[in-house]
Amino acid sequence: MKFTKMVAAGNDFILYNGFDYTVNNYSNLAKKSCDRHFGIGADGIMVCEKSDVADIKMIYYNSDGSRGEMCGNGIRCFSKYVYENKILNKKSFTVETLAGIKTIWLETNDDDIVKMIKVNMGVPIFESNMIPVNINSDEVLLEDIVIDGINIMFSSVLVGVPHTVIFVDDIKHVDINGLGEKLESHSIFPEKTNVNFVEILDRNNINIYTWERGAGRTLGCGTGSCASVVLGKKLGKLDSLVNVKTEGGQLQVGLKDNYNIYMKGGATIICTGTMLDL
Ligand SMILES: N[C@H](CCC[C@H](N)C(=O)O)C(=O)O
Repeated sequence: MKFTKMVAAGNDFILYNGFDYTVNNYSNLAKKSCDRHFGIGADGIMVCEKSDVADIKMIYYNSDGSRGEMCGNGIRCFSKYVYENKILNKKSFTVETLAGIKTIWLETNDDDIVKMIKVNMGVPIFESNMIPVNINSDEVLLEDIVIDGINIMFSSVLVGVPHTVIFVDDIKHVDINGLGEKLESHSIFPEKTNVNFVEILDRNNINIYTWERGAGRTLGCGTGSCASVVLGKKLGKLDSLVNVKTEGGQLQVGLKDNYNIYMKGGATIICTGTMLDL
């Protein structure tokens, strides 16, 4: 199977063209191709397929073989991929995901190379039973949880996929892997959760460190960036337009009325090749 490997804000993905191949088992394809020793290596895979309700459908699977309803860095790579491979021939289109239909706008240079991708990510869901989080309050804002004897204050929101955000003063004092792994699978999160540790630099700039549901430690997360800005704004810590610095890059998140989320950033093609022995 021919593949394209891409990266956006440090999140790396393998893209397959579902118009050329029929994928029988996405989960196995994801596990096998994302393996960093016995595969190509990536945080997740995406397959483009025909949609009945939008211009195209995006299927996303995490590196552990679990399905993700949506992927923010992924959908920017996906949009560049379908445009530059001439699968779609327009610069604004809609993408069907398991988390609803997302609208895309592409900015290209004189050579028709996609330089910037803007995505309307839709509105976040704050209700605890919808995220879902097993907790005795309607929303999950600055709640306490004890992990390994340490008291942690967390907030959660659904931005296509469940996200938990922990605002920290200095990431150097945080055990990202240890806490990330324990929080991801904590019984309070019945569908598990992605975990974002966020340093606020000022009202328009944050640093984010990510532990992803289904992929572990990653160098960035698009939906996580959106979740962090949404919760930062809701808690009065951030303005409506924020530059997000991930460990692998950067992107911009803007909120319009009622937390309607717009995400803007780049995406890069690393290589193309052929995956054998599937
Ligand atoms: N890296 C992705 C999130 C993938 C979703 C996945 N980790 C899940 O919750 O299933 C992003 O940029 O938004």
